[in-house]
Amino acid sequence: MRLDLISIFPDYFSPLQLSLVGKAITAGLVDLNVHDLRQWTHDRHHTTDDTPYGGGAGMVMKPEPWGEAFDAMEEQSALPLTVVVPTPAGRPFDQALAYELAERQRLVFACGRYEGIDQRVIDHCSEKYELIEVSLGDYVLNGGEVAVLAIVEAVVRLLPGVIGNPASLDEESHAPGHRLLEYPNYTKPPVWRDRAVPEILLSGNHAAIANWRRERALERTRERRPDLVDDDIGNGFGA
Ligand SMILES: Nc1cc(-c2ccc3ccn(Cc4ccccn4)c3c2)[nH]n1
Repeated sequence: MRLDLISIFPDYFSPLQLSLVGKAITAGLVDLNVHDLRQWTHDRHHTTDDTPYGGGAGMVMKPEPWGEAFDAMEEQSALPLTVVVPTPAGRPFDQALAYELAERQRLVFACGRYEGIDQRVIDHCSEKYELIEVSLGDYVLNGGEVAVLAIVEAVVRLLPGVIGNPASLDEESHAPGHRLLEYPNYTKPPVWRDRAVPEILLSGNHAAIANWRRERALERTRERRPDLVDDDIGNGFGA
């Protein structure tokens, strides 16, 4: 998968060279390209924003640099591209969307700042490419970069060859058809600050352990995310 990240703060994406995503890049599973939007400005101050038509607070990102940036995206690779635009007004990002994006050959992330990107850029790109506006959640960030870090991590970990044991993806919270939250996890030592690991986990009885974990997951989901538990089914499994 090719990733193109366009931003006026390209250094935001340095952390993607670390850990799992960094390993995926090194392994050639991901081709990561970070671009500074200012390379497509032509004035002395590399201006990317201007005042909003109709008045109002804040500034809006000018369309011209973005237009030239997307022209360059097309020139750099013939891969069909999907444009992902983080915005508070977008489709809520969830595991289902992460799986959808993981199917694409190339994702181009357009990171806005200020009050957002001139709407004509979204309209223009929507006519030429698949474009998805995505919200990370019901809160407001100062720009799209933090959202892109989260989306890239969630998507890349789903790519074949990235996670050592792909079967573990099937048991995670929010995996397709698996809507229970994670059960609690424990490791050595068996007692820590007078807190012992639940005896069942040391029993070696795998059926009993699986049942205990399912009960803890259901209990936790009912407490924290009742919206994920189908009362008629009761177990949060199944479509
Ligand atoms: N889930 C999300 C996504 C964002 C987000 C994404 C991109 C941009 C580009 C600019 N801003 C600031 C801003 C503030 C106020 C209204 C509009 N935009 C962004 C915020 N915030 N929360």
